[in-house]
Amino acid sequence: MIILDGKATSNQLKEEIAIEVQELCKSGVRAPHLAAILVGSNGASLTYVNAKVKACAKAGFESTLVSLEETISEESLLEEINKLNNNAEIDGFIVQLPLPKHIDEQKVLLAIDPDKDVDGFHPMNVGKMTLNLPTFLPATPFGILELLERYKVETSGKHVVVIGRSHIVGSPMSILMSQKRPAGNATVTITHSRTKNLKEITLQADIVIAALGIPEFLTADMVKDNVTVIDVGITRIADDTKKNGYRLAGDVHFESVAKKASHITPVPGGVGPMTIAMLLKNTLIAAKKRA
Ligand SMILES: Nc1nc(=O)c2c([nH]1)NC[C@@H]1CN(c3ccc(C(=O)N[C@@H](CCC(=O)O)C(=O)O)cc3)C=[N+]21
Repeated sequence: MIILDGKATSNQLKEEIAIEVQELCKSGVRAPHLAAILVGSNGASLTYVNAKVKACAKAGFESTLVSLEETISEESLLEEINKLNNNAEIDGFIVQLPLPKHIDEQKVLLAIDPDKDVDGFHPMNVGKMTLNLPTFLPATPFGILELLERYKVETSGKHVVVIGRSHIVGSPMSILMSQKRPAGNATVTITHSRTKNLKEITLQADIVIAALGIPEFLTADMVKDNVTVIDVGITRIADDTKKNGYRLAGDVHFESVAKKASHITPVPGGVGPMTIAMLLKNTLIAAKKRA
């Protein structure tokens, strides 16, 4: 069984990106600059945004964190987005999701300049992705493709079963892996909360991508021998024995599934760090395009 080490792979990626940044700077182009808008600071989102800021420093990027009150109006948030759209210093930015309930996510995503949308969430970029045109690929699916490629996991002609249909992971993942591309050319089945006989389907999978957000949902009895398992889930579970008061659980029951798998991603240290590295990669692409 091979563990797909997202931590090590993302560090390698960041080093590769840092070298490109040095070369850009030598040729007189300023360092890429990523901004993140955080509305409120509930639980995990602050951790993730801070991880992004730290990763920027590591790769030689500039970063800006725009921290806004939980109670900010939709109108004021749209103004902040417009400022970043018009700020020539900023190559790309993200609006950390989820947003408070009083804010319309679709309106917010539509307001982002597609050329600065390094999350790839703007409908224009989703459309381009769907047509396999050059664009910013959403960071989590992009990171999974990169992991599969770097570990030489065969995907062509394989049966991929995606569990979950979110706009951020499940849906783009299933589209990308069915396309003619590296880590693509797969036969993809997308499943979700209304799927009947899920286990019958996952038992046929060569590759399972668990992205439904239910801790330890995928168990050993649901997969065949030598399956490749990608665990996108990351749920905080209260744990008094930990100094921060919680542990992280994926959507996969790692201990049992790992015994059957040929390849598997851990949580933490799997898909999460890859997401951040690919966000940097998208920002580098944006910076190069601007320069
Ligand atoms: N606009 C937007 N873009 C995002 O890319 C985005 C978002 N909103 N909202 C939330 C999700 C989640 N996400 C993660 C990033 C890094 C880790 C990560 O580094 N995880 C570490 C552990 C971190 C910890 O200790 O909690 C790991 O898996 O090893 C996890 C999750 C990005 N997201």
